[in-house]
Amino acid sequence: MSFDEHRPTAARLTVLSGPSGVGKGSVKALIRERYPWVWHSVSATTRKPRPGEVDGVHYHFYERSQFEAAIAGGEFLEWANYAGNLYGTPRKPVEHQLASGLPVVLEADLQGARQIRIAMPEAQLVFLAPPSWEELVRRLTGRGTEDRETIARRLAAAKEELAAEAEFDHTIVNVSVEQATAELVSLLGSPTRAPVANGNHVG
Ligand SMILES: Nc1nc2c(ncn2[C@@H]2O[C@H](COP(=O)(O)OP(=O)(O)O)[C@@H](O)[C@H]2O)c(=O)[nH]1
Ligand SMILES: Nc1ncnc2c1ncn2[C@@H]1O[C@H](COP(=O)(O)OP(=O)(O)O)[C@@H](O)[C@H]1O
Repeated sequence: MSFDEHRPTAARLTVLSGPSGVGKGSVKALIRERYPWVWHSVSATTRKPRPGEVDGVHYHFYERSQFEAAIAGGEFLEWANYAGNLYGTPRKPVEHQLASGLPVVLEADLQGARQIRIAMPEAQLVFLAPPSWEELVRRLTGRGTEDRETIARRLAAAKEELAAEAEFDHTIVNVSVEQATAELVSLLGSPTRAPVANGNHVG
């Protein structure tokens, strides 16, 4: 038998990346609603909450000093400075969930995805791509959560992210949230124990 035949059909740890405004949050929200057995890491950030974002659900919103203390304490699996704010994945909950056998999804920007690739080579990296550049600009602008300067910084980062798509194991084009979600779920590993409602189920 070849090595490939022994490989699991899907990785248990999935990193979801993609430019600002592509639809990562929308896809994660639909997964939470439809597939409660999928566990999402809740990142920490120094960015201010958007209307409707709930501390502990969408992000852990940290003061900068708190975030820096967490870096110093080795609390993050990875962290990065994205467009002037810090973002990081708390290490302990991810390790705990992986040990418990449920598929884990964590979101990270390109820098974070690269760090995970090195720290956890068994992880699969998934890139969520827009149908076109124009549509990405439309989505990011249409969301109405950032001012013009912030949008410009995010679009500059998006150019770099789109150029790095080949570093990822899979690309999903987010034409519709339903289709992109179904494609992402098909890449996640099956739970190795009975599914239970998870702690970050919303709604
Ligand atoms: N490295 C890293 N990046 C993250 C993490 N959580 C979110 N991000 C990324 O930070 C960037 C900005 O996120 P956010 O401010 O929520 O904006 P959005 O992508 O437009 O919704 C995006 O590329 C996210 O994927 C994390 O834990 N680590
Ligand atoms: N497939 C899609 N078609 C049309 N609009 C979308 C789609 N996916 C997301 N959107 C919209 O685009 C905007 C950005 O989506 P969001 O999930 O916040 O992106 P991200 O988390 O990647 O920044 C939101 O207004 C969202 O409703």
